[in-house]
Amino acid sequence: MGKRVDVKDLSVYYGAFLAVADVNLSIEACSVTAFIGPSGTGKSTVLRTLNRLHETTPGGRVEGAVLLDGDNIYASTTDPVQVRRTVGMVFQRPNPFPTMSIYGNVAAGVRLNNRRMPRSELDGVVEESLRAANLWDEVKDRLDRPGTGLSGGQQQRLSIARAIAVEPEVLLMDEPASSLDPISTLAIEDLVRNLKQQYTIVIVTHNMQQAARVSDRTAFFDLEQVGQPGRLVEVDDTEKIFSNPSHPRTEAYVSGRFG
Ligand SMILES: Nc1ncnc2c1ncn2[C@@H]1O[C@H](COP(=O)(O)OP(=O)(O)OP(=O)(O)O)[C@@H](O)[C@H]1O
Repeated sequence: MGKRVDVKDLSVYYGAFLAVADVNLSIEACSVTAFIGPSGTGKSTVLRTLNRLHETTPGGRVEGAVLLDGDNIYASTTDPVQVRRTVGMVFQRPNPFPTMSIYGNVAAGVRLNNRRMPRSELDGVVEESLRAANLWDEVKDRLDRPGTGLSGGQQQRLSIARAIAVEPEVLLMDEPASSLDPISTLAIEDLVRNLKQQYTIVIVTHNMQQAARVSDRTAFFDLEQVGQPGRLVEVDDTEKIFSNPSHPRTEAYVSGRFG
């Protein structure tokens, strides 16, 4: 079941460069939050701090805390590998493992977690994950075919199936539909709306209609000026951000006047 996420006084660095400063943000369990804002304002960087992926970039480090149902994922006792299991991620480009079948791709996450399970149980997990990703009916007769043989939109749903096969509590999505055609994009958006019944979802998107369609809350990131760190300008109900935001910069951005 989805967990709530609280980001407290988070600043994110690449070496000496402060990329994003002082983010405070609360995300309810089983909701969808969209990160929007101009390029280079730190949306992806902040997203990657929510599962400790940022620190895998050389020089990547954070100050502050990220709490999952109250537990700080940056506590010295916390295992980052366990965090990444609990907080799954789907990337901009679909990334099926090239040598693996459709079945193998979904099972890979489970196997990578060293979870040994009988084949019949694994079959069940694969089917359930593909169903949850809205892909089962399209692939059930060719599970042993390569994942790379699917269309882009199907491959992205396969990536989502792989992410949810390990039963994460939070799902991070970094522009998951930006490489897809409009029909596949709508399929992903439908899926996001369904998945929030079970997962807490954070999605970075450049597409404001998409943010408006899928998210409950929207967080707007911006820079005061070039060379300054990115900041979270405001976060609110998506409807309010798009109809009556509090900050003039948000207003200018959502009405298409810059960015
Ligand atoms: N690997 C890296 N090393 C150094 N600086 C980086 C690295 N990745 C990103 N940055 C810098 O961090 C800042 C935030 O980048 P980030 O990619 O998070 O922005 P974004 O809002 O997601 O942008 P976009 O919308 O273009 O994807 C930018 O100044 C960027 O140049």
